[in-house]
Amino acid sequence: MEAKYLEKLQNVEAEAKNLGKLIEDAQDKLNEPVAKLKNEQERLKYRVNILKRAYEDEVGKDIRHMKNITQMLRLYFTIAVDKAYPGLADFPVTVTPTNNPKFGDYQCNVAPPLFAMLKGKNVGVANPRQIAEAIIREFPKSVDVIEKLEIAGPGFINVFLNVEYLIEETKTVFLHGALPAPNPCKKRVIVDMSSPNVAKEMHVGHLRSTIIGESIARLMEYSGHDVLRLNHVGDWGTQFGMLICLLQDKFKDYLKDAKQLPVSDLQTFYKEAKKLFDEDEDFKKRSYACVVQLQSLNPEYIKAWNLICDVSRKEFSKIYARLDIKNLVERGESFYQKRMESLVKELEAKGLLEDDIPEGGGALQGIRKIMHPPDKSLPLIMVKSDGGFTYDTSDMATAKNRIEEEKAEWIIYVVDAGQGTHFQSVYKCAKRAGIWDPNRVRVDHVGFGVVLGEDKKKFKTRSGDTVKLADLLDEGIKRAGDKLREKGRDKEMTAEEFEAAMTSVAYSCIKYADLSHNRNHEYVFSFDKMLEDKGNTAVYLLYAYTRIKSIARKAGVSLEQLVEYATKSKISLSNPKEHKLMKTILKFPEIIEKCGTELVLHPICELLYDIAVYFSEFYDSCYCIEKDSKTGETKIHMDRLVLCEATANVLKQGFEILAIRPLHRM
Ligand SMILES: NC(=[NH2+])NCCC[C@H](N)C(=O)O
Repeated sequence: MEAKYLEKLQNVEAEAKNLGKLIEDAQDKLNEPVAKLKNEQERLKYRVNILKRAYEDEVGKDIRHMKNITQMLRLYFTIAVDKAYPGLADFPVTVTPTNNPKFGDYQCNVAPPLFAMLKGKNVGVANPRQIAEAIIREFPKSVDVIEKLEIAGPGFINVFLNVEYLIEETKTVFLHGALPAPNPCKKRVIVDMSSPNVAKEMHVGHLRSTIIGESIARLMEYSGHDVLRLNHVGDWGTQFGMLICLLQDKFKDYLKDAKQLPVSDLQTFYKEAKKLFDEDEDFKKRSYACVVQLQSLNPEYIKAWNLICDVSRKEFSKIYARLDIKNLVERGESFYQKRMESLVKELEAKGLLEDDIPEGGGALQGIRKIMHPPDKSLPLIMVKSDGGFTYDTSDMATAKNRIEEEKAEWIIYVVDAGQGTHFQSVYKCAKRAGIWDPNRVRVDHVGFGVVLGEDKKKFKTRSGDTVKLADLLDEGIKRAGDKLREKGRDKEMTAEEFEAAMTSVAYSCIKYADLSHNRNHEYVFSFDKMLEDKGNTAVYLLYAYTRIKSIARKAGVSLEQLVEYATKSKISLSNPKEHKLMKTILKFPEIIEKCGTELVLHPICELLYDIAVYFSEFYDSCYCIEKDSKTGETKIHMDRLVLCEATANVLKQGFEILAIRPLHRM
């Protein structure tokens, strides 16, 4: 069944793609009317979507993974609309969760817009309600997820979920964990993340890129994609000229056989070099000469450069280890030197570069080479007047490398929002140069706002310096430790447990505070807020998780016993609080889908928070372990323990995507 759909899907997709090419050729060569072909392509695109959904639905019948309820409903409604009103172009059908239980659990509001479209077309419908009725008539029968459909108001269709279905799915989540559905459209995804600059301190902006980038990468992996994390380190460029120059001045002999740089604090070293560079003409001249040597890959200079990079590399890797960042491949700007040279030649041969005199420069400064995007927006500086390359050049070469050599199908740049126009220019030029075809490679800039201090001003230390990441993490640990001690946790745990709790709390809080805000907004960094144990914070969620995990343990029921029970017995859960909790945990796949399309993470945090809140409502009103006041006997509600464990499984999977490590005790 699955294979059949997949094959059909691939055929139709290939056909649609082919037509796309045909259209382009037709436009180029003959310039004849292409409306007919376009229509046909539209129709095929529509079929692709229907088949994709049908395929996902088929795959959805595999019992082990979680099912996306919105997606299933969307498919059913699409089929119903298609049957009731055949031949419509891909009419968008959306299904949204409802806020008021009176109106069911989900809602499909396709009838009113459909009516507006059909009104003039002589199909004999008097009002949207009639359309809603026709859709319900054609709705696939014997769909186990739904209890009933109801029409409300001017033709809204309300969906009430079937409790038996919810119970079955909850059981699945308990038995197999929150498994993702297989992805028929798996892509090779490159996530450009972290990307600090050598010899400069990694700052909070890089922290955001690291945290958000890691979660985006994990989200993509969970969604079945093949992910390559690339660290586009700023390890090339003119600043190395002055660093090497200073190294030569200070440690000329040492450099010959040095394995390690005799400099531990690169930042101070950088400042010293910068000062000389700005004040000493001779030093400046020699620095430029060093850059030339470095860029022509003179081994002696490459060695010095490597020694400098190593110092930073060590610092960076300590941070990555602390934040649990693995598989991040370092591929800095230097990697592209040769590629920049050949790219510039290629662009020049194609006549895409223009000579330009830098603003206020005059002929003295020489001529640089720029490339204009087709819309004449901000041009890229491809070659500086001294012949060197720029950040723009490296990103053009990077785009080419990722598309042509790495065969990326989706490139995601997790870089501060301020660089948005830069990436737009790069990709407009890449398209102009024939490197990038937007139909084949999806490119996204996942931007993020600046980090503010509690005074709502740019995040700085008291003395006005940029905050060092290592210091920030240290302070997090100290604060988390204080908080746990305040609660007397140090007395209830072994030293190791306490240490684990302290670090997990600190790093989780820092990550969660970042991820739970809409990334596009700036966010205020506040240890006090993030360490609160109430509200939407990591501490609250971590406590919820440990508490849930302790329930079965305290009841003396082992996981094996519970698995055996769930496999053999019919589970019944009839309390509204149980239903609410089940419906919330089963929203996980649709929230994942939303995050994957919009490339945001805060909806996952919101869902986890809802789950924790509804769990505590459930736990307060439904006993899992009950003591009979007369007989003194304890009764264990195994069904509820299954719900508890299913809840924990979803939380755990959510934590995994947020790169948060839950604890067994805290
Ligand atoms: N491909 C890229 N340009 N990635 C982002 C690099 C970020 C840059 N190193 C910075 O600190 O601002």
